[in-house]
Amino acid sequence: MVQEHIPFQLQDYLAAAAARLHALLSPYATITIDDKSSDYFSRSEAFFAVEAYLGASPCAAHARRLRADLAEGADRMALAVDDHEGVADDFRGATMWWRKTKALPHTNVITWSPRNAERRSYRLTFHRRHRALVENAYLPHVLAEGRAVTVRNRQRRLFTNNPSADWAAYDDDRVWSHVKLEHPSTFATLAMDPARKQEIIDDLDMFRDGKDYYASVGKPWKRGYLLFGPPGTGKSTMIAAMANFLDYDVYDLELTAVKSNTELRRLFIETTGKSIIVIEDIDCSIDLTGKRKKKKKKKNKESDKRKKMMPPSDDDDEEKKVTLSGLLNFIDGLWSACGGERIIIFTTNHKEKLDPALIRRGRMDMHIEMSYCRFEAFKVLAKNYLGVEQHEVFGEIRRLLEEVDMSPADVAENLMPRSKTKDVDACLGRLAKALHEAKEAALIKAEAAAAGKKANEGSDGDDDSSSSSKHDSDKDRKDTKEE
Ligand SMILES: Nc1ncnc2c1ncn2[C@@H]1O[C@H](COP(=O)(O)OP(=O)(O)OP(=O)(O)O)[C@@H](O)[C@H]1O
Repeated sequence: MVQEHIPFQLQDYLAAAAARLHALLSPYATITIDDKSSDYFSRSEAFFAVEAYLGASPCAAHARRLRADLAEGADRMALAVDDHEGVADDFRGATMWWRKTKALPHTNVITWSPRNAERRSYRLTFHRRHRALVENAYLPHVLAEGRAVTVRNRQRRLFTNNPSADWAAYDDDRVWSHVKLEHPSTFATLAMDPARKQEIIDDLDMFRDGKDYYASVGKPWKRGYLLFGPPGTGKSTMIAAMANFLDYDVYDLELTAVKSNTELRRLFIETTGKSIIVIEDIDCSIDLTGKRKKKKKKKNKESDKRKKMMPPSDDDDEEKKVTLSGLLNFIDGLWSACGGERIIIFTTNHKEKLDPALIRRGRMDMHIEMSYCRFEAFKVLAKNYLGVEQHEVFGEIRRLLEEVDMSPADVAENLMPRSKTKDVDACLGRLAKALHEAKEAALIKAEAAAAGKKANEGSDGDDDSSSSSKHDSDKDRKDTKEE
Protein backbone atom coordinates (compact mmCIF):
# COMPACT_ATOMS: atom_id res chain seq x y z
CA MET A 1 0.00 0.00 0.00
CA VAL A 2 2.80 2.39 1.04
CA GLN A 3 4.89 1.25 -1.92
CA GLU A 4 2.06 2.08 -4.28
CA HIS A 5 2.01 5.67 -3.08
CA ILE A 6 5.68 6.43 -3.67
CA PRO A 7 5.68 6.65 -7.47
CA PHE A 8 2.74 9.07 -7.41
CA GLN A 9 4.34 11.23 -4.78
CA LEU A 10 7.53 11.29 -6.83
CA GLN A 11 5.56 12.07 -9.98
CA ASP A 12 3.78 14.93 -8.27
CA TYR A 13 7.03 16.26 -6.89
CA LEU A 14 8.73 16.19 -10.30
CA ALA A 15 5.73 17.78 -11.98
CA ALA A 16 5.65 20.56 -9.40
CA ALA A 17 9.40 21.18 -9.75
CA ALA A 18 9.13 21.30 -13.54
CA ALA A 19 6.20 23.72 -13.29
CA ARG A 20 8.18 25.98 -10.93
CA LEU A 21 11.17 25.99 -13.27
CA HIS A 22 8.95 26.69 -16.26
CA ALA A 23 7.27 29.55 -14.45
CA LEU A 24 10.66 31.06 -13.66
CA LEU A 25 11.98 30.89 -17.20
CA SER A 26 8.89 31.21 -19.37
CA PRO A 27 7.38 34.57 -20.32
CA TYR A 28 3.96 32.89 -20.43
CA ALA A 29 1.31 32.42 -17.79
CA THR A 30 -1.47 29.82 -17.65
CA ILE A 31 -4.94 29.58 -16.15
CA THR A 32 -6.65 26.21 -15.72
CA ILE A 33 -10.41 25.83 -15.71
CA ASP A 34 -11.62 22.45 -14.42
CA ASP A 35 -14.85 20.72 -15.33
CA LYS A 36 -15.73 20.28 -11.67
CA SER A 37 -16.37 23.24 -9.46
CA SER A 38 -14.55 23.67 -6.17
CA ASP A 39 -17.08 21.54 -4.27
CA TYR A 40 -16.06 18.73 -6.68
CA PHE A 41 -19.59 17.39 -7.11
CA SER A 42 -21.21 20.06 -9.26
CA ARG A 43 -20.31 21.00 -12.83
CA SER A 44 -18.17 24.04 -13.30
CA GLU A 45 -20.14 26.71 -15.11
CA ALA A 46 -16.90 28.35 -16.23
CA PHE A 47 -15.75 25.12 -17.92
CA PHE A 48 -18.98 24.79 -19.91
CA ALA A 49 -18.93 28.47 -20.82
CA VAL A 50 -15.41 28.05 -22.24
CA GLU A 51 -16.48 24.90 -24.05
CA ALA A 52 -19.49 26.65 -25.62
CA TYR A 53 -17.43 29.75 -26.45
CA LEU A 54 -14.65 27.84 -28.20
CA GLY A 55 -17.09 25.57 -30.02
CA ALA A 56 -18.88 28.56 -31.56
CA SER A 57 -15.84 30.82 -31.99
CA PRO A 58 -14.19 31.25 -35.42
CA CYS A 59 -10.95 30.02 -33.84
CA ALA A 60 -12.49 26.52 -33.63
CA ALA A 61 -12.36 26.43 -37.45
CA HIS A 62 -8.61 25.81 -37.15
CA ALA A 63 -9.00 22.92 -34.73
CA ARG A 64 -8.30 19.56 -36.30
CA ARG A 65 -10.17 17.48 -33.79
CA LEU A 66 -13.60 18.43 -32.59
CA ARG A 67 -16.24 16.55 -30.68
CA ALA A 68 -19.92 16.67 -31.60
CA ASP A 69 -22.63 16.16 -29.05
CA LEU A 70 -26.39 16.22 -29.28
CA ALA A 71 -27.66 17.76 -26.08
CA GLU A 72 -30.94 16.35 -24.77
CA GLY A 73 -33.77 17.66 -26.89
CA ALA A 74 -31.52 19.90 -29.01
CA ASP A 75 -32.11 20.32 -32.73
CA ARG A 76 -28.54 20.29 -33.89
CA MET A 77 -25.20 19.03 -32.71
CA ALA A 78 -23.00 21.27 -30.63
CA LEU A 79 -19.28 21.21 -31.46
CA ALA A 80 -16.53 21.32 -28.87
CA VAL A 81 -12.76 21.07 -29.01
CA ASP A 82 -11.66 17.48 -28.49
CA ASP A 83 -9.36 16.25 -25.69
CA HIS A 84 -5.70 17.27 -26.04
CA GLU A 85 -6.51 19.61 -28.92
CA GLY A 86 -5.37 23.24 -28.94
CA VAL A 87 -6.71 26.39 -30.60
CA ALA A 88 -5.49 29.98 -30.71
CA ASP A 89 -7.87 32.88 -30.21
CA ASP A 90 -7.08 36.50 -31.06
CA PHE A 91 -8.40 39.10 -28.65
CA ARG A 92 -7.61 42.79 -29.04
CA GLY A 93 -4.30 41.98 -30.71
CA ALA A 94 -3.26 39.44 -28.08
CA THR A 95 -3.07 35.71 -28.75
CA MET A 96 -4.71 33.34 -26.30
CA TRP A 97 -3.87 29.66 -26.58
CA TRP A 98 -6.38 27.14 -25.32
CA ARG A 99 -5.72 23.45 -24.79
CA LYS A 100 -8.16 20.90 -23.55
CA THR A 101 -6.65 18.29 -21.27
CA LYS A 102 -7.93 15.11 -19.78
CA ALA A 103 -6.43 13.58 -16.66
CA LEU A 104 -7.07 10.11 -15.35
CA PRO A 105 -7.08 9.78 -11.59
CA HIS A 106 -4.39 7.90 -9.76
CA THR A 107 -5.30 4.23 -9.89
CA ASN A 108 -5.49 3.89 -6.13
CA VAL A 109 -8.20 6.51 -5.89
CA ILE A 110 -11.62 4.98 -5.56
CA THR A 111 -14.24 6.91 -7.51
CA TRP A 112 -17.88 6.66 -6.64
CA SER A 113 -19.10 7.22 -10.16
CA PRO A 114 -17.63 6.49 -13.58
CA ARG A 115 -18.39 10.09 -14.55
CA ASN A 116 -15.92 11.27 -11.94
CA ALA A 117 -13.20 8.94 -13.11
CA GLU A 118 -11.78 11.49 -15.58
CA ARG A 119 -11.24 15.16 -15.06
CA ARG A 120 -11.16 17.49 -17.98
CA SER A 121 -9.93 21.02 -18.03
CA TYR A 122 -9.17 23.90 -20.34
CA ARG A 123 -5.76 25.48 -19.99
CA LEU A 124 -5.37 29.04 -21.19
CA THR A 125 -1.82 30.21 -21.98
CA PHE A 126 -1.03 33.87 -22.67
CA HIS A 127 1.91 36.26 -22.47
CA ARG A 128 2.44 37.64 -19.02
CA ARG A 129 2.13 41.19 -20.24
CA HIS A 130 -1.53 40.45 -21.12
CA ARG A 131 -2.37 39.39 -17.59
CA ALA A 132 -4.61 42.38 -16.84
CA LEU A 133 -6.30 42.11 -20.24
CA VAL A 134 -7.06 38.43 -19.63
CA GLU A 135 -8.44 38.95 -16.14
CA ASN A 136 -10.43 42.10 -16.75
CA ALA A 137 -11.63 41.72 -20.32
CA TYR A 138 -10.93 38.38 -21.98
CA LEU A 139 -12.29 35.96 -19.37
CA PRO A 140 -15.45 38.03 -18.75
CA HIS A 141 -15.92 38.11 -22.55
CA VAL A 142 -15.52 34.30 -22.80
CA LEU A 143 -17.97 33.78 -19.94
CA ALA A 144 -20.62 36.12 -21.39
CA GLU A 145 -20.31 34.77 -24.93
CA GLY A 146 -20.26 31.16 -23.73
CA ARG A 147 -23.42 31.67 -21.71
CA ALA A 148 -25.13 33.33 -24.67
CA VAL A 149 -24.21 30.39 -26.93
CA THR A 150 -25.55 27.95 -24.34
CA VAL A 151 -28.84 29.83 -24.20
CA ARG A 152 -29.05 29.90 -28.01
CA ASN A 153 -28.43 26.16 -28.26
CA ARG A 154 -30.72 25.33 -25.40
CA GLN A 155 -33.94 23.57 -26.36
CA ARG A 156 -36.72 24.62 -24.09
CA ARG A 157 -38.89 21.94 -22.56
CA LEU A 158 -42.49 21.45 -21.56
CA PHE A 159 -42.75 19.27 -18.45
CA THR A 160 -45.79 17.42 -17.18
CA ASN A 161 -45.96 15.66 -13.84
CA ASN A 162 -46.04 11.86 -13.81
CA PRO A 163 -48.63 10.28 -11.52
CA SER A 164 -46.88 9.30 -8.30
CA ALA A 165 -47.80 5.65 -8.85
CA ASP A 166 -45.36 5.70 -11.81
CA TRP A 167 -42.46 7.44 -10.09
CA ALA A 168 -40.79 4.20 -9.04
CA ALA A 169 -41.06 2.86 -12.60
CA TYR A 170 -38.34 5.24 -13.77
CA ASP A 171 -34.69 4.44 -13.00
CA ASP A 172 -34.09 7.86 -11.58
CA ASP A 173 -37.45 8.16 -9.87
CA ARG A 174 -38.48 10.84 -12.32
CA VAL A 175 -41.41 12.95 -11.22
CA TRP A 176 -41.62 15.01 -14.42
CA SER A 177 -41.67 13.94 -18.10
CA HIS A 178 -40.88 16.39 -20.84
CA VAL A 179 -41.22 17.11 -24.53
CA LYS A 180 -39.76 19.92 -26.63
CA LEU A 181 -41.54 23.21 -26.10
CA GLU A 182 -42.40 24.36 -29.59
CA HIS A 183 -45.40 26.63 -29.19
CA PRO A 184 -45.08 29.40 -31.79
CA SER A 185 -46.96 32.07 -29.84
CA THR A 186 -45.16 35.36 -29.22
CA PHE A 187 -46.23 38.74 -27.91
CA ALA A 188 -46.30 39.93 -31.52
CA THR A 189 -48.98 37.36 -32.38
CA LEU A 190 -50.92 37.73 -29.12
CA ALA A 191 -54.12 39.70 -29.63
CA MET A 192 -54.86 42.03 -26.74
CA ASP A 193 -54.87 45.67 -25.80
CA PRO A 194 -51.42 47.00 -26.81
CA ALA A 195 -50.93 49.12 -23.67
CA ARG A 196 -51.72 46.19 -21.39
CA LYS A 197 -49.47 43.94 -23.45
CA GLN A 198 -46.57 46.38 -23.09
CA GLU A 199 -47.14 46.53 -19.34
CA ILE A 200 -46.78 42.74 -19.15
CA ILE A 201 -43.66 42.73 -21.33
CA ASP A 202 -42.07 45.43 -19.12
CA ASP A 203 -42.96 43.48 -15.99
CA LEU A 204 -41.37 40.28 -17.36
CA ASP A 205 -38.30 42.22 -18.47
CA MET A 206 -37.92 43.71 -15.01
CA PHE A 207 -38.29 40.26 -13.46
CA ARG A 208 -35.76 38.59 -15.75
CA ASP A 209 -33.07 41.17 -15.06
CA GLY A 210 -34.06 41.69 -11.45
CA LYS A 211 -31.78 39.23 -9.65
CA ASP A 212 -29.87 41.95 -7.80
CA TYR A 213 -33.00 43.98 -7.15
CA TYR A 214 -34.83 41.04 -5.58
CA ALA A 215 -31.77 40.26 -3.45
CA SER A 216 -31.49 43.89 -2.35
CA VAL A 217 -35.09 44.00 -1.11
CA GLY A 218 -34.83 40.56 0.48
CA LYS A 219 -37.47 38.87 -1.71
CA PRO A 220 -37.10 35.47 -3.33
CA TRP A 221 -36.63 35.88 -7.07
CA LYS A 222 -40.08 34.72 -8.14
CA ARG A 223 -43.26 36.24 -9.50
CA GLY A 224 -46.86 35.09 -9.67
CA TYR A 225 -49.35 35.88 -12.43
CA LEU A 226 -53.06 35.17 -12.36
CA LEU A 227 -54.59 34.91 -15.83
CA PHE A 228 -58.35 35.05 -15.79
CA GLY A 229 -61.06 35.40 -18.39
CA PRO A 230 -63.60 33.44 -20.42
CA PRO A 231 -62.60 30.37 -22.47
CA GLY A 232 -60.73 31.07 -25.70
CA THR A 233 -59.43 34.48 -24.72
CA GLY A 234 -55.78 33.39 -24.91
CA LYS A 235 -54.68 32.38 -21.41
CA SER A 236 -52.66 29.38 -22.63
CA THR A 237 -51.45 31.39 -25.60
CA MET A 238 -50.21 34.09 -23.22
CA ILE A 239 -48.24 31.50 -21.19
CA ALA A 240 -46.50 30.26 -24.33
CA ALA A 241 -45.72 33.86 -25.36
CA MET A 242 -44.23 34.51 -21.92
CA ALA A 243 -42.10 31.35 -22.07
CA ASN A 244 -40.85 32.26 -25.55
CA PHE A 245 -40.13 35.82 -24.50
CA LEU A 246 -38.17 34.80 -21.40
CA ASP A 247 -36.70 31.66 -22.94
CA TYR A 248 -37.87 29.62 -19.93
CA ASP A 249 -39.02 26.02 -19.57
CA VAL A 250 -42.66 25.37 -18.66
CA TYR A 251 -43.82 22.97 -15.93
CA ASP A 252 -47.48 22.20 -16.52
CA LEU A 253 -48.62 20.95 -13.13
CA GLU A 254 -51.71 18.76 -13.26
CA LEU A 255 -52.78 19.23 -9.67
CA THR A 256 -55.52 16.61 -9.79
CA ALA A 257 -52.81 13.93 -10.31
CA VAL A 258 -51.00 15.01 -7.13
CA LYS A 259 -52.12 13.01 -4.14
CA SER A 260 -50.67 14.89 -1.21
CA ASN A 261 -48.91 18.02 -0.05
CA THR A 262 -45.75 15.93 0.28
CA GLU A 263 -45.91 15.00 -3.40
CA LEU A 264 -46.52 18.62 -4.28
CA ARG A 265 -43.39 19.62 -2.36
CA ARG A 266 -41.33 16.99 -4.16
CA LEU A 267 -42.57 18.18 -7.55
CA PHE A 268 -41.64 21.76 -6.76
CA ILE A 269 -38.23 20.88 -5.46
CA GLU A 270 -37.52 19.10 -8.72
CA THR A 271 -38.26 22.12 -10.90
CA THR A 272 -35.29 24.06 -12.19
CA GLY A 273 -34.61 27.79 -12.40
CA LYS A 274 -35.60 29.81 -15.48
CA SER A 275 -38.96 28.16 -15.51
CA ILE A 276 -42.67 28.88 -15.46
CA ILE A 277 -44.82 26.63 -13.28
CA VAL A 278 -48.39 26.59 -14.53
CA ILE A 279 -51.55 25.38 -12.83
CA GLU A 280 -54.39 25.69 -15.32
CA ASP A 281 -58.00 26.04 -14.23
CA ILE A 282 -56.97 26.34 -10.61
CA ASP A 283 -60.60 26.57 -9.49
CA CYS A 284 -61.24 23.07 -10.84
CA SER A 285 -57.97 21.60 -9.57
CA ILE A 286 -58.20 22.10 -5.87
CA ASP A 287 -60.88 22.02 -3.25
CA LEU A 288 -60.87 25.59 -2.06
CA THR A 289 -63.21 24.81 0.79
CA GLY A 290 -60.73 23.15 3.13
CA LYS A 291 -62.04 24.87 6.23
CA ARG A 292 -65.59 23.78 5.67
CA LYS A 293 -64.49 20.22 5.07
CA LYS A 294 -62.64 20.13 8.37
CA LYS A 295 -65.73 21.26 10.24
CA LYS A 296 -67.76 18.56 8.57
CA LYS A 297 -65.13 16.07 9.62
CA LYS A 298 -65.41 17.04 13.28
CA LYS A 299 -69.13 16.44 13.25
CA ASN A 300 -68.78 13.06 11.67
CA LYS A 301 -67.03 11.34 14.57
CA GLU A 302 -68.80 8.02 14.07
CA SER A 303 -67.57 7.57 10.52
CA ASP A 304 -64.09 8.61 11.68
CA LYS A 305 -64.08 5.82 14.23
CA ARG A 306 -65.11 3.35 11.56
CA LYS A 307 -62.41 4.63 9.22
CA LYS A 308 -59.74 4.14 11.85
CA MET A 309 -60.57 0.45 11.91
CA MET A 310 -60.02 0.18 8.14
CA PRO A 311 -56.54 -0.12 6.53
CA PRO A 312 -55.18 3.37 5.73
CA SER A 313 -55.66 4.60 2.18
CA ASP A 314 -54.60 7.82 0.52
CA ASP A 315 -58.04 8.33 -0.94
CA ASP A 316 -59.90 8.69 2.26
CA ASP A 317 -57.19 10.44 4.25
CA GLU A 318 -58.17 14.10 4.10
CA GLU A 319 -54.95 15.23 5.75
CA LYS A 320 -52.90 13.71 2.98
CA LYS A 321 -54.68 15.43 0.11
CA VAL A 322 -53.39 18.56 -1.59
CA THR A 323 -54.97 21.35 0.36
CA LEU A 324 -55.25 25.05 -0.11
CA SER A 325 -52.88 25.60 2.79
CA GLY A 326 -50.42 23.14 1.21
CA LEU A 327 -50.51 25.17 -1.96
CA LEU A 328 -50.13 28.45 -0.10
CA ASN A 329 -47.16 27.06 1.84
CA PHE A 330 -45.54 26.00 -1.34
CA ILE A 331 -46.00 29.37 -2.99
CA ASP A 332 -44.74 31.34 0.00
CA GLY A 333 -42.03 29.35 1.62
CA LEU A 334 -40.78 26.44 -0.28
CA TRP A 335 -39.46 27.91 -3.36
CA SER A 336 -37.41 30.45 -1.61
CA ALA A 337 -35.57 27.35 -0.44
CA CYS A 338 -35.22 25.87 -3.92
CA GLY A 339 -33.58 28.72 -5.76
CA GLY A 340 -34.89 31.66 -7.68
CA GLU A 341 -35.92 32.71 -11.17
CA ARG A 342 -39.24 30.97 -11.15
CA ILE A 343 -42.61 32.23 -12.27
CA ILE A 344 -45.89 30.69 -11.21
CA ILE A 345 -49.06 31.15 -13.22
CA PHE A 346 -52.60 30.22 -12.29
CA THR A 347 -55.33 30.36 -14.89
CA THR A 348 -59.04 30.41 -14.26
CA ASN A 349 -62.30 31.16 -16.01
CA HIS A 350 -63.84 32.13 -12.67
CA LYS A 351 -61.67 34.48 -10.64
CA GLU A 352 -64.55 35.08 -8.24
CA LYS A 353 -64.44 31.43 -7.13
CA LEU A 354 -60.86 31.66 -5.89
CA ASP A 355 -59.98 32.09 -2.26
CA PRO A 356 -58.66 35.65 -1.79
CA ALA A 357 -55.70 34.25 0.18
CA LEU A 358 -54.58 32.35 -2.89
CA ILE A 359 -54.46 35.33 -5.20
CA ARG A 360 -53.45 38.16 -2.93
CA ARG A 361 -50.52 40.34 -4.08
CA GLY A 362 -47.27 38.76 -3.06
CA ARG A 363 -48.60 35.39 -4.18
CA MET A 364 -50.17 36.37 -7.47
CA ASP A 365 -48.37 39.65 -8.04
CA MET A 366 -50.06 40.60 -11.28
CA HIS A 367 -53.67 39.86 -12.20
CA ILE A 368 -54.13 39.81 -15.96
CA GLU A 369 -57.59 39.83 -17.43
CA MET A 370 -57.87 38.16 -20.82
CA SER A 371 -61.03 39.53 -22.32
CA TYR A 372 -63.22 39.32 -25.37
CA CYS A 373 -61.82 40.53 -28.66
CA ARG A 374 -62.04 44.28 -29.22
CA PHE A 375 -60.88 46.22 -32.26
CA GLU A 376 -57.20 46.64 -31.22
CA ALA A 377 -56.87 42.89 -30.61
CA PHE A 378 -58.73 42.18 -33.89
CA LYS A 379 -56.17 44.27 -35.80
CA VAL A 380 -53.36 42.01 -34.51
CA LEU A 381 -55.28 38.90 -35.61
CA ALA A 382 -56.13 40.40 -39.04
CA LYS A 383 -52.47 41.20 -39.60
CA ASN A 384 -51.30 37.77 -38.45
CA TYR A 385 -53.94 35.69 -40.22
CA LEU A 386 -54.50 37.70 -43.40
CA GLY A 387 -51.63 40.18 -43.58
CA VAL A 388 -54.03 43.16 -43.76
CA GLU A 389 -53.84 46.36 -41.74
CA GLN A 390 -56.65 48.27 -43.48
CA HIS A 391 -59.87 47.20 -45.18
CA GLU A 392 -63.23 48.74 -45.98
CA VAL A 393 -65.09 46.38 -43.61
CA PHE A 394 -62.84 47.31 -40.67
CA GLY A 395 -65.27 50.09 -39.68
CA GLU A 396 -68.22 47.70 -39.55
CA ILE A 397 -66.20 45.08 -37.65
CA ARG A 398 -65.03 47.72 -35.17
CA ARG A 399 -68.63 48.71 -34.41
CA LEU A 400 -69.75 45.10 -34.05
CA LEU A 401 -66.84 44.15 -31.77
CA GLU A 402 -67.86 46.96 -29.44
CA GLU A 403 -71.39 45.51 -29.22
CA VAL A 404 -70.69 41.77 -29.29
CA ASP A 405 -68.60 39.63 -26.93
CA MET A 406 -66.62 37.24 -29.15
CA SER A 407 -63.48 35.46 -27.94
CA PRO A 408 -60.22 35.94 -29.87
CA ALA A 409 -60.33 32.16 -30.51
CA ASP A 410 -63.65 32.57 -32.39
CA VAL A 411 -62.49 35.68 -34.24
CA ALA A 412 -59.30 33.85 -35.25
CA GLU A 413 -61.27 30.85 -36.47
CA ASN A 414 -63.42 33.09 -38.69
CA LEU A 415 -60.35 34.84 -40.08
CA MET A 416 -58.58 31.59 -40.94
CA PRO A 417 -58.37 31.23 -44.74
CA ARG A 418 -60.17 28.13 -46.05
CA SER A 419 -57.87 27.70 -49.05
CA LYS A 420 -54.28 28.41 -50.04
CA THR A 421 -55.37 31.44 -52.06
CA LYS A 422 -55.96 33.74 -49.15
CA ASP A 423 -59.28 35.41 -49.94
CA VAL A 424 -59.14 38.39 -47.58
CA ASP A 425 -62.61 39.71 -48.53
CA ALA A 426 -64.21 36.30 -47.92
CA CYS A 427 -62.52 35.88 -44.51
CA LEU A 428 -63.41 39.37 -43.28
CA GLY A 429 -66.95 38.96 -44.68
CA ARG A 430 -67.29 35.67 -42.77
CA LEU A 431 -66.25 37.37 -39.56
CA ALA A 432 -68.66 40.26 -40.09
CA LYS A 433 -71.47 37.74 -40.73
CA ALA A 434 -70.57 35.76 -37.60
CA LEU A 435 -70.58 38.95 -35.56
CA HIS A 436 -74.02 39.93 -36.92
CA GLU A 437 -75.33 36.47 -36.05
CA ALA A 438 -73.77 36.64 -32.57
CA LYS A 439 -75.37 40.05 -32.08
CA GLU A 440 -78.76 38.73 -33.08
CA ALA A 441 -78.39 35.65 -30.90
CA ALA A 442 -77.45 37.88 -27.96
CA LEU A 443 -80.54 40.05 -28.60
CA ILE A 444 -82.83 37.05 -28.73
CA LYS A 445 -81.26 35.67 -25.56
CA ALA A 446 -81.65 39.01 -23.79
CA GLU A 447 -85.31 39.21 -24.88
CA ALA A 448 -85.94 35.63 -23.74
CA ALA A 449 -84.26 36.38 -20.40
CA ALA A 450 -86.36 39.53 -19.96
CA ALA A 451 -89.52 37.60 -20.81
CA GLY A 452 -88.50 34.81 -18.41
CA LYS A 453 -87.89 37.33 -15.65
CA LYS A 454 -91.27 38.90 -16.26
CA ALA A 455 -92.95 35.52 -16.19
CA ASN A 456 -91.10 34.65 -12.99
CA GLU A 457 -92.25 37.86 -11.36
CA GLY A 458 -95.78 36.96 -12.36
CA SER A 459 -95.46 33.38 -11.19
CA ASP A 460 -93.77 34.57 -7.97
CA GLY A 461 -97.11 36.06 -7.11
CA ASP A 462 -98.74 32.74 -8.05
CA ASP A 463 -96.06 30.94 -6.07
CA ASP A 464 -96.97 33.03 -3.08
CA SER A 465 -100.54 31.93 -3.46
CA SER A 466 -99.49 28.34 -4.03
CA SER A 467 -97.17 28.48 -1.05
CA SER A 468 -99.96 29.97 0.96
CA SER A 469 -102.34 27.28 -0.25
CA LYS A 470 -99.64 24.71 0.59
CA HIS A 471 -99.37 26.32 4.01
CA ASP A 472 -103.12 26.11 4.38
CA SER A 473 -103.24 22.47 3.42
CA ASP A 474 -100.35 21.72 5.83
CA LYS A 475 -102.25 23.50 8.51
CA ASP A 476 -105.38 21.51 7.63
CA ARG A 477 -103.43 18.26 7.90
CA LYS A 478 -101.97 19.31 11.26
CA ASP A 479 -105.41 20.26 12.52
CA THR A 480 -106.80 16.90 11.41
CA LYS A 481 -103.97 15.08 13.20
CA GLU A 482 -104.56 17.04 16.40
CA GLU A 483 -108.22 16.22 16.21
N1 LIG B 1 -55.49 36.65 -27.38
C1 LIG B 1 -55.24 35.80 -28.37
N2 LIG B 1 -54.32 36.11 -29.30
C2 LIG B 1 -54.06 35.25 -30.31
N3 LIG B 1 -54.68 34.08 -30.47
C3 LIG B 1 -55.60 33.73 -29.57
C4 LIG B 1 -55.93 34.58 -28.48
N4 LIG B 1 -56.88 33.98 -27.74
C5 LIG B 1 -57.15 32.82 -28.33
N5 LIG B 1 -56.40 32.66 -29.44
C6 LIG B 1 -56.45 31.50 -30.34
O1 LIG B 1 -57.42 30.62 -29.82
C7 LIG B 1 -56.86 29.36 -29.44
C8 LIG B 1 -57.37 28.99 -28.06
O2 LIG B 1 -56.89 29.92 -27.11
P1 LIG B 1 -56.31 29.55 -25.66
O3 LIG B 1 -56.26 28.08 -25.51
O4 LIG B 1 -55.08 30.31 -25.43
O5 LIG B 1 -57.47 30.12 -24.77
P2 LIG B 1 -57.70 29.94 -23.21
O6 LIG B 1 -58.13 31.27 -22.69
O7 LIG B 1 -56.51 29.31 -22.59
O8 LIG B 1 -58.93 28.96 -23.19
P3 LIG B 1 -59.44 27.98 -22.00
O9 LIG B 1 -59.87 28.84 -20.85
O10 LIG B 1 -60.57 27.24 -22.63
O11 LIG B 1 -58.27 27.08 -21.65
C9 LIG B 1 -55.36 29.56 -29.47
O12 LIG B 1 -54.71 28.44 -29.96
C10 LIG B 1 -55.16 30.73 -30.39
O13 LIG B 1 -55.01 30.27 -31.72
